[in-house]
Amino acid sequence: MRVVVPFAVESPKTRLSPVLADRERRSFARAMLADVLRAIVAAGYEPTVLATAPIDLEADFDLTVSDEVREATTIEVDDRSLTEAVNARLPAGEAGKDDGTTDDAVGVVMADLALTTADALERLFSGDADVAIAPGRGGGTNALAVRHPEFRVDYHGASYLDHREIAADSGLTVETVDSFRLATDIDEPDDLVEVLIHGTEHAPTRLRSFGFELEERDGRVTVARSAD
Ligand SMILES: Nc1nc2c(ncn2[C@@H]2O[C@H](COP(=O)(O)OP(=O)(O)OP(=O)(O)O)[C@@H](O)[C@H]2O)c(=O)[nH]1
Ligand SMILES: C[C@H](OP(=O)(O)O)C(=O)O
Repeated sequence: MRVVVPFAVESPKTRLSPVLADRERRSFARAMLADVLRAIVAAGYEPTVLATAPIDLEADFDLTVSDEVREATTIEVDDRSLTEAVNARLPAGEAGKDDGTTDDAVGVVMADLALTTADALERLFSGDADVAIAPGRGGGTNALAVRHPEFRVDYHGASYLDHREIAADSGLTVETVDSFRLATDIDEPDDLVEVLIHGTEHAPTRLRSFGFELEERDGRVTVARSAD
C-alpha cells in the first residue's frame, strides 16, 4: 500500500486562530504531521507527504523525528487543490485482480490526525473492501484506503457521505472504519483537549510548550493557556 499524507504548508489550521497565532499554528501543524508520519512508519509503510509548498520537516520549528521516520518519508510538492492532488495519486488504470481490486492500493491519511496510532491505521489498511473510509466527526473523511481504480475523492463538506455515494455509483464495496483515533481530526479549539489527553508525542508536547494545560471547569475538562 502506498500511503499519502496531504499537508497544507502555509496558513494551516485557520480554525485554530482564536487560540493559536499564525506561527504557532504552523508549528503545531508540523508537530501533528510528525506524529502521523511516525504512526504510518510504525505500521510498516513509507509515507509520501503531499505538501502545498517545499518543506523541510525538521527545519524552522525545532522538531526532530527519528532516523526511521526521516528515511521512510518522501515529500512531494503539489500545489493543486486537495482533491486534485489526492486523485492524482489514487490507483489508476485497469483493475489487476479477478475481484476487480488492484494491488496498487493507496492509503490517504490527513496530517491533522494527532491521535493516530499504528494499530488504528492497520485496521483501516488491512480490510478488503474496494474503499475503506474512516470518517471524521462532522462528516469529513479523515483517512481512506482505496483498492479500486474507479474511485476518486471529492473533499470538503460532508465528504464522508459524498465518498460513499461516489463508491456506490461505481458499484464499489465500502467499509466504514469506526475508530476514535482516526475520527478525531484537530480542527477547532475544543479538539485540543483530545490532543492533551490522547496525543502521542510531538503534538501534545508542542501544545504544552505554548502553555496549554488541561483544566476542569464546572465538572468538564477543557484546555487553558497560562499567561506568558
Ligand atoms: N496537499 C494539500 N493538502 C491540504 C490542502 N488543504 C488542506 N490540506 C490538508 O488536508 C488535511 C485536512 O485539511 P483541513 O482540516 O481542511 O485543514 P486546514 O486547511 O489546514 O484547516 P482549516 O484552515 O482550519 O480549514 C490536513 O492534513 C491539511 O494539511 C490542500 O489544498 N492541498
Ligand atoms: C478535507 C475535509 O476535512 P475537514 O474540513 O472535514 O477537516 C474533508 O474531510 O472533506
